[in-house]
Amino acid sequence: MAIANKNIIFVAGLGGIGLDTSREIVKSNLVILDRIDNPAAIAELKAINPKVTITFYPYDVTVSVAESTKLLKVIFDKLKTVDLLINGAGILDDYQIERTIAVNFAGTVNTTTAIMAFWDKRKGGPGGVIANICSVTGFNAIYQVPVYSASKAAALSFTNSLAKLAPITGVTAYSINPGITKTTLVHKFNSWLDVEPRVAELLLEHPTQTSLQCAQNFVKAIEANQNGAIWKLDLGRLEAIEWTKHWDSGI
Ligand SMILES: NC(=O)c1ccc[n+]([C@@H]2O[C@H](COP(=O)([O-])OP(=O)(O)OC[C@H]3O[C@@H](n4cnc5c(N)ncnc54)[C@H](O)[C@@H]3O)[C@@H](O)[C@H]2O)c1
Ligand SMILES: CCCCCCO
Repeated sequence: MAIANKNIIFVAGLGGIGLDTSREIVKSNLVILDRIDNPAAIAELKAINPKVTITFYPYDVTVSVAESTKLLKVIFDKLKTVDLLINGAGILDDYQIERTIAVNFAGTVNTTTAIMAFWDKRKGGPGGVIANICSVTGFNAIYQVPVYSASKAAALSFTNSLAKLAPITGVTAYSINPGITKTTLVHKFNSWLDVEPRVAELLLEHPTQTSLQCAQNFVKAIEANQNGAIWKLDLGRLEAIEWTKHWDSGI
């Protein structure tokens, strides 16, 4: 998918990875949905490319599907078509068990479910593309944050299923799985039941990548537009992961 001249909804487009990625894709019209407003960031994006429209709506991914659908109707009424939905919301705090699952997993599922009403080809929709920001911890956990890691594994599994369902729905999907990327999310966070109070410090002793490196590889994944791709964006590199099949439902 060429980045230019598209309509992109970016949930969490103002976060660390989100804003650097928004800066890279602002050749398209962006509708940024985020829990926190950042007028300066929106102004900066508009200044990068005055030819596109940048719109912000406050949005908490933990609202109901009905609420999400209402917001999407406003957006589709205005844009008429949407080419790409990026689901990027995430929190990292294994003290907040329910909220972690609600934001990182249910939030991705519900936002995806809501947009299907506008895209599902079985209802005469045009289809669409979904990029879900999961994580390398969805492959193999940072086991000191088992709730976060499991929420990302769940989001990854959901995304893999979406891709398999594309022939039925007309909606393709792929996952964006960053490695440790220097953003505010990773500076300090709580491990589950305090099993490792120094988890962030220990992790950050190992090589990491910048959010710009992550964003630049995110763009390459969007351009590749490969249904079912499991993209690893780690240490400044982009790699398509081959998922190991251990069982097949047969259907
Ligand atoms: N930084 C890393 O090392 C890393 C690695 C792999 C995956 N990720 C994932 O990348 C995404 C972005 O993380 P980041 O590192 O930029 O952190 P960040 O904290 O800078 O960004 C998180 C984003 O999610 C948004 N968000 C949080 N709760 C929300 C809610 N309830 N509703 C709507 N938006 C909400 C925040 O407003 C922010 O825009 C997250 O999903 C994170 O899990 C990050
Ligand atoms: C430093 C720990 C970062 C964990 C986020 C991986 O998704």
